[in-house]
This record gives sequence, structure tokens and C-alpha cells, in this order.
Amino acid sequence: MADDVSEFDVVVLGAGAVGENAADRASRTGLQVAVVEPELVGGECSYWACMPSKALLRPGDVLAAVRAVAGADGAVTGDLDPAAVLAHRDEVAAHWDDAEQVAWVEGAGLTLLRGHARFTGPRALVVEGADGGVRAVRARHAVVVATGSEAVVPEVLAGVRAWTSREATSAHRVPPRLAVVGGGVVATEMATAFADLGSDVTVLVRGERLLPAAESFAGEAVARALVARGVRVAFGASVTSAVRDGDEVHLDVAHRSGPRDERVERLTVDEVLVATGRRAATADLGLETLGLVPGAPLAVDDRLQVTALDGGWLFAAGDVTGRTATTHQGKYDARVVGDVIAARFDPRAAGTADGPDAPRRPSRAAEAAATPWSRYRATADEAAVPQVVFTRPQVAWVGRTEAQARDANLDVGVLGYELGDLAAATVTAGGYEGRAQVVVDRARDVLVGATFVGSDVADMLHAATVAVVGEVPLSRLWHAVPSYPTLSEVWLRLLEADGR
Ligand SMILES: Cc1cc2nc3c(=O)[nH]c(=O)nc-3n(C[C@H](O)[C@H](O)[C@H](O)COP(=O)(O)OP(=O)(O)OC[C@H]3O[C@@H](n4cnc5c(N)ncnc54)[C@H](O)[C@@H]3O)c2cc1C
Ligand SMILES: NC(=O)c1ccc[n+]([C@@H]2O[C@H](COP(=O)([O-])OP(=O)(O)OC[C@H]3O[C@@H](n4cnc5c(N)ncnc54)[C@H](O)[C@@H]3O)[C@@H](O)[C@H]2O)c1
Repeated sequence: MADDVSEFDVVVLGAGAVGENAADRASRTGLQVAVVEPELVGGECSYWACMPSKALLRPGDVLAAVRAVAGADGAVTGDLDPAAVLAHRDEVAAHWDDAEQVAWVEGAGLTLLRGHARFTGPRALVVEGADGGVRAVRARHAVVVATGSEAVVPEVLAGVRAWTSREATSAHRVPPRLAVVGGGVVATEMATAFADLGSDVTVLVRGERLLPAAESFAGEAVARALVARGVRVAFGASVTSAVRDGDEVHLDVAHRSGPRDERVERLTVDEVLVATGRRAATADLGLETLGLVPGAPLAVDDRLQVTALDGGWLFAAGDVTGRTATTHQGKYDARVVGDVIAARFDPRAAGTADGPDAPRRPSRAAEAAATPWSRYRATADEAAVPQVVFTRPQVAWVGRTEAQARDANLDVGVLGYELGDLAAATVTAGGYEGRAQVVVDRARDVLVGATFVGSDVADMLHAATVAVVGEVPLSRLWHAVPSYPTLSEVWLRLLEADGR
């Protein structure tokens, strides 16, 4: 019955960072946009991921930075105050209250529908509220799925009430003994944070290195630093059984040091953090009504249009696509999909605009004719994705690693430099250790990747991102003079290492 159906031009599923941004951009030509959210407006990043995790990591960073500078080191005599750190984290996570973000959504002219959305057919949905009430919703033009991802918990750890990143980032006590299963970004960041807060941390890594997506020297540096701070990092280690006994968890861990060499250890801890990756949150979206596979990521093209469906109305962005796994890159895709929708379904007929800002306004013709690197195509997702891991040392990289560049059959050149040899390192910290490495496509004389490891390198990454996206020739980079004495001087040293 049409009367019972709420109609909007565009419906966005999920009000995480990605859904919020997609909805906001899509509404810019006057389209009526609804955003559906069953949990907190702002999503994972604000309440259980980026923000609380960085709030847990920052105090240890600051303390270590002060202790590394002669003359300042004596000013700090105590250790971190875990209760105060957790209280500050609560502030950063807005006490898990989304009132401010709700106000932002409403201020942006979007309609917020509280509830869990499921498709019932093309452009048709039901939204189920917390009270079980169901509301039919129809999108006149487009639907954007931005439902994010959820932690994967291996079967062996399913019955022990293991922490996922949600429980770790919102923890209200510091477990005396913490086992971390996994060797990726969540594992390394949370091992760092909880070791800082006083936990006795064991990291159980199935593979042979930490941060397998980064250059190998990055994971090696993080492992060395964790071990130096008393964290046990076990490689070739798999949990074979897990039992919770009251406040403790007993893990059987198989340690493999060769094909025939296996030793089993009984490890007893107070909490286990599972950090073994995430899966797209599509299992309960009614995707089967569209002929799509529930539980699988929604693969999209550079317009963020779902590739497995015709009709030009279904889009997806953020973690749910499997194409991006960070807030910043998901928000980039959100800007693109929002602009595509605003332009393509522009209610102002032709969408033709005159005046000096006309090229910046959404335009149907421009979207239809868009090529790579236009605002309507998420071109950077392919070759210029930045990531910062807020461990100590920090790890920051963009674009291709050396191995990825070789796999892509590029004419690869690699330039490296120890950051500790820079003048800036001498004043930044006693015994500063770090490394920068860039990957060059010799055929085009441009940077295709860069990795920085060390303290304070997070903010150095963007210069590399600009160079990769801009395809700035190394001969021109030579004229980008870094200030003295800053860590950015590494750019000069890298180019000198290239014989310039
Ligand atoms: C511990 C941790 C730390 C991280 N730190 C960083 C960091 O420092 N920097 C960074 O860039 N990235 C970081 N990330 C990654 C970042 O959190 C994600 O990439 C980002 O949150 C993805 O945003 P999203 O909007 O796609 O998904 P989400 O933020 O997960 O939002 C999806 C929303 O959809 C809603 N939803 C789900 N199902 C439905 C439905 N059926 N109907 C309606 N709504 C629905 C959910 O309730 C949720 O609010 C971190 C991740 C973790 C786990
Ligand atoms: N600073 C940041 O930007 C930041 C911080 C945290 C998380 N994130 C994002 O969140 C996503 C999820 O992070 P994550 O660390 O959970 O995933 P990840 O993919 O980074 O790492 C998962 C790790 O678990 C291991 N693993 C997988 N299955 C396993 C199993 N059954 N047993 C043991 N080990 C297993 C993998 O080998 C890998 O080392 C990442 O893609 C990341 O981009 C970003």
C-alpha cells in the first residue's frame, strides 16, 4: 500500500563515517536523502575503532616521546594512569552517546531512520526499529549500502567470550594478562596500548611477520619494539583449543618452527582479543531478494556502483565493499558516490549551472563523461591508498610495496634511508630509530609507493600521497626543498641516494 511507504530520492544504509558523508554529498543538488542506522550515528570509527583506539595509544606515545629527550626526561617520574587514560578515552568516544552526530545529520537536512534495513526488492526496503516496529521505505532513485564490517572470530575462539576490537577499545578495566590473536593492524595497535596500560601481553601470530600488508621492515621494527617493552610476540603460533573457566581463559597454542616441529603450550590469560580480520556486514540485508549473495562484500566499480546488479540504482561504499578498510579511504569513496548520485539524479532538470563555480557543481553531463581522476571516479583506490598504523614506532605507507610493484611488472627501483641519520632525528629523540623507503617506477620516473617507520612519521605520509597521486617526476621532486632540520629532509636524502 503506497500510503504506508515512506519515499525518499536516496536511501543510505548505515550512518557510519562513510554513510554520513555519502548522504550529505548526495543531498547537495536538493535530493531528499534518508539514512538508516540501528546503532550509534557515527559508526565504528567514532565509538569502537579509530577514535577510542587512538585515545588509548596517545598517552603512551607522549610519555615515550618525553622520556626520549634529555633534559625533559627527568620531568616525568611516574607512569601512565590507566584509570585516567580510560576516562579520557570515554570522553573521546563521546561516552557512546551520538547526540552530536544526530544533530549534524539533521542539520545537514537528512532524514534519520533508526532501525535495521533489509531489502525486499529493487529500491524497496523495510526498516525494523528496536521496538520491533517495521516501516516500508522506497528509494525513488538510488540506494547506497554503507553497513561496514564486523570482526571475524575463528571457530576455536567462538565459545570463550573473546574480546573483539569493540570490547578492547571500550574496555573499562585493564586485564592483567592479555592474549592477542592476529598480527595485523588491530593486533599491533591494541598490543601496544594494553602493554602501555600495564597488561602482560602475548601476541599469537599465525604467520611469520607482523603487519603483512606493509613492507617487511615495518613489521620487524614493530615486533622489536614490542618485545623491548616486554610484550611476547610468538610467530607460527595457532590457537588449537580455548576454554573459559570463570575469569580466566585457557588456550592451547601450537607453535610451529618447521614442517615437523610443533610444540603445544598451555597459556592462561584474563582476556583474549581476536584480531583476525573483518568481514563485510551484508549477511542480514535481504540481498537474496536482489539476487545477490548475503555475507559477501558488495563489489563496486570506480563509480561505487555495485557491479553484480544492473539498473544503475545500487551503490556501496566503505568497509562493506571490501575495496577500502579505513575511514579516510571510505570517506573518499563516499564523496565520489555522493557526487555521482547528486549529479546523475539532479532534480534541477538539466543541472546546468553557469558562473565561476560551475565546474565544481555536480553536473549530469560531466558525470556521464567522467574519466579517471575526475571527482566522479574513485581512481585513488587503485594505486594511492594511505594507511597509518599508530604503533610505537608508527608505520605509515601509501601506494604499492616493493613486492606489489614487482607483481605489477613495473620497472622497480627502491630507495631507502635510515631516519636516525637525519639532523632532525638527533633533536627529536635520543637514539631515534626509523626508516623511509620509496618505490619508484623507473619507466615513468615517478613514485608509486612509500613507507615510513618511526616516531612522528604519521604526518609525513601525506607528502608521499601527494607525490604518488600527482605522479610527480623525481626530477621535479628534487625542487621540493624540505625544511631543515625536519624529518621531511629524508626526501632529499632519498633523492641523493638515487644519485641526484
Ligand atoms: C580497532 C579499529 C581501529 C581502527 N582505526 C582506524 C584508524 O585509526 N583510521 C582509519 O582510517 N580507520 C581505522 N579503522 C577502520 C575504520 O574503523 C573503518 O574503515 C570505518 O569505520 C568504516 O566505515 P563504514 O562507514 O564503512 O562502516 P561503519 O563505521 O562500521 O558503519 C556502518 C554502519 O552501518 C550500520 N548498519 C549495519 N547494518 C545495517 C543495516 N542493516 N541497516 C542500517 N544500518 C546498518 C552499522 O550499525 C554502522 O553504524 C579501524 C578499525 C578498527 C576495527
Ligand atoms: N590505524 C588504522 O588505520 C587501523 C587500525 C585498526 C584497524 N584498521 C582496519 O581494520 C581492518 C581490520 O584489522 P585487523 O587487524 O582485524 O585485520 P588485518 O587483516 O589487518 O589482520 C588480520 C591478521 O590476522 C591473521 N589471521 C587471520 N585469520 C586468522 C586465524 N584464524 N588465526 C590467527 N590469525 C589469523 C592474519 O594473518 C593477519 O595477520 C584492517 O583492514 C585495517 O585497515 C585500521
